[in-house]
Amino acid sequence: MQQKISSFADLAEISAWLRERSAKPQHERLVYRAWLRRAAWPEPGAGKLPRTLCAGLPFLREELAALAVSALRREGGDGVSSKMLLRLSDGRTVESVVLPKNAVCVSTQVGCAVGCAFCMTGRGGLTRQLGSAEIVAQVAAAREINPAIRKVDFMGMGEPAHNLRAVMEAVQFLGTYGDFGHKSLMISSSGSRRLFQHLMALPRQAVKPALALSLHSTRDELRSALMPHADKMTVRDLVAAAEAYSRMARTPVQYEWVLLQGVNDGVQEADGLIALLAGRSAMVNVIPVNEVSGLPFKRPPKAACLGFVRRLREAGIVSTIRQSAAQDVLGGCGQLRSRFIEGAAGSAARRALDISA
Ligand SMILES: C[S@@+](CC[C@H](N)C(=O)[O-])C[C@H]1O[C@@H](n2cnc3c(N)ncnc32)[C@H](O)[C@@H]1O
Ligand code: SF4
Repeated sequence: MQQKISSFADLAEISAWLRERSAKPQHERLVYRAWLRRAAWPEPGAGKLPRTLCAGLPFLREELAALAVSALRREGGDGVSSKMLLRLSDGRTVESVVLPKNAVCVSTQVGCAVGCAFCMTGRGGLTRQLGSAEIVAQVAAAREINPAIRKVDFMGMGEPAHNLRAVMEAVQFLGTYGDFGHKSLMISSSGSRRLFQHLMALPRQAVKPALALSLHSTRDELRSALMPHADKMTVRDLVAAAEAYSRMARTPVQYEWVLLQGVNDGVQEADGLIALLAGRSAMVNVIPVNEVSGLPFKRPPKAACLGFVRRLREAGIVSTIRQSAAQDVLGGCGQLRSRFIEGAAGSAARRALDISA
């Protein structure tokens, strides 16, 4: 059962609180835009706001700020990216990464149930879902660091398809109040029938996020071994469903391929991908694995990574090598958190930061 953690973990609870204080849609808009740093917070006693709402605003502001507090921040060596460990109101922690090009990568769950064999986040299973307001709060926190943020990748800890309601609420909210266009909100997923059904049923006027599909192999058996609790759709069905959505949303699908030495970095795998994607509107992001201590996966040498991408490109498939952003500041997804939860300095750090898990 989902743990109840704060009166404002979900956006609907904020909206209810505002309406109880006679807020009209234009007042809600003012508050939400202020939260997302797109407008100034109304001054106490501001003439245009209902008096009860005005009186409650300092409390609301404090509550929203407490949803995701930056407990730790590490700058990347590129001088632009920085990784944040955010403490939620129940003491649990998630990571967000402020990326170059005015983007932020946010988490959707504490932990993850998919259990990918190479992923730090998947190691401990799912701890709990994030509420929609906790997801949006990560964007607000990132805009404290870079007010120019214009793109949100739902690509941090967690599987968006397993927290679909909250993720889609956050997408619609950010599209409505945060000055984010359709294509600048991207969900990264291991894929599931429910996710595709939901995306395909989005009404015409709804914000339609771009989709990144984590593929990692074109062979069903290998993919299930790497992603043991992902939805059991076949690779062909996944790609067909992603393409159908891509046509509807008019954005190409981005396929994610974590490159693992001796596992999925060979010519056979590259050719499988070429055969699968030829003629489609797609791009492939090849991500040399971020090695996780205790896991057997190795990053292929640079020449092998370049060779894999070159082969795709020569076959006409748009492809890039992506390094996990802010990798130099304590690794990829889940690794900053794990250092502080599990590491030798963990208990001291936990005490200092008042972090429970
Ligand atoms: C952390 S996941 C979150 C979104 C979603 N659960 C998914 O898998 O697409 C985002 C991306 O990070 C990749 N990733 C996970 N562990 C990694 C690692 N150790 N090194 C490089 N990329 C990794 C995933 O494969 C995925 O493409
Ligand atoms: S890669 Fe994504 S789906 Fe797999 S365990 Fe990590 S967060 Fe979950």
